[in-house]
Amino acid sequence: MKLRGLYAITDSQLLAGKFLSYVEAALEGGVTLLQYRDKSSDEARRLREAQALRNLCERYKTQLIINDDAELAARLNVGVHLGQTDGPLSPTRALLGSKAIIGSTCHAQLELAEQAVKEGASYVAFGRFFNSNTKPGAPTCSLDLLDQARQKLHLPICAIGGITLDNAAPLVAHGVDLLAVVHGLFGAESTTEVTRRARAFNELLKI
Ligand SMILES: Cc1ncc(COP(=O)(O)OP(=O)(O)O)c(N)n1
Ligand SMILES: Cc1nc(C(=O)O)sc1CCOP(=O)(O)O
Ligand SMILES: [Mg+2]
Repeated sequence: MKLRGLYAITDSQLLAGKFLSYVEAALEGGVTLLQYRDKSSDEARRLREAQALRNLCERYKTQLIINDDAELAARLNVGVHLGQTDGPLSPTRALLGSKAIIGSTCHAQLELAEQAVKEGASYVAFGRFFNSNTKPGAPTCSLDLLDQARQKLHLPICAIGGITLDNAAPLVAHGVDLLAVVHGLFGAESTTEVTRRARAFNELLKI
């Protein structure tokens, strides 16, 4: 399966009171990967919401990815995204199996990406590229780094951080396969607008 397209990421605050309707609107417009990102420690709610997302993703034939939590991903038989402090990649690959999608945060460091490839990552994520409402303090990354990564790496490259329909085109021109977006997708005023944005992101990637 080719990992290319819109990578929608949920945000519990932004989606409060409209969680499933907004996610479904995005899926309606086309989502290659959907990440469940919830930084709370409310395990019961996290399990409930992740299960609901898995059901939705099954209906829309979208791949669900759990942020941070390999145990929850294993429980639901879905993929996981790991940051540099979220646990080692190799044991997670062993836990989830060879077919699972596992992503790795590499900030602006090619060496981290090369290490992630060695340890079995399915895609590597670089960022942040622009000012981010969701994570303003994340380290920044340049388009030059993307050029180097595209030359050296032979797996899908994901870009994240402040991506909108107005600024995403250069990322695609510099070799990005997956556009990971929170606010630029779910910050919309209506479900109709979420669907329109999802379609437009995919159009940029021409899938
Ligand atoms: C696709 C994607 N890329 C990067 C991140 C950031 O991961 P991390 O550095 O672990 O930070 P948190 O999201 O856990 O706060 C991501 N989640 N998804
Ligand atoms: C979760 C996350 N990680 C980042 C990184 O650079 O590693 S930026 C980010 C936030 C992405 O949300 P938005 O699209 O609203 O900027
Ligand atoms: Mg993390």
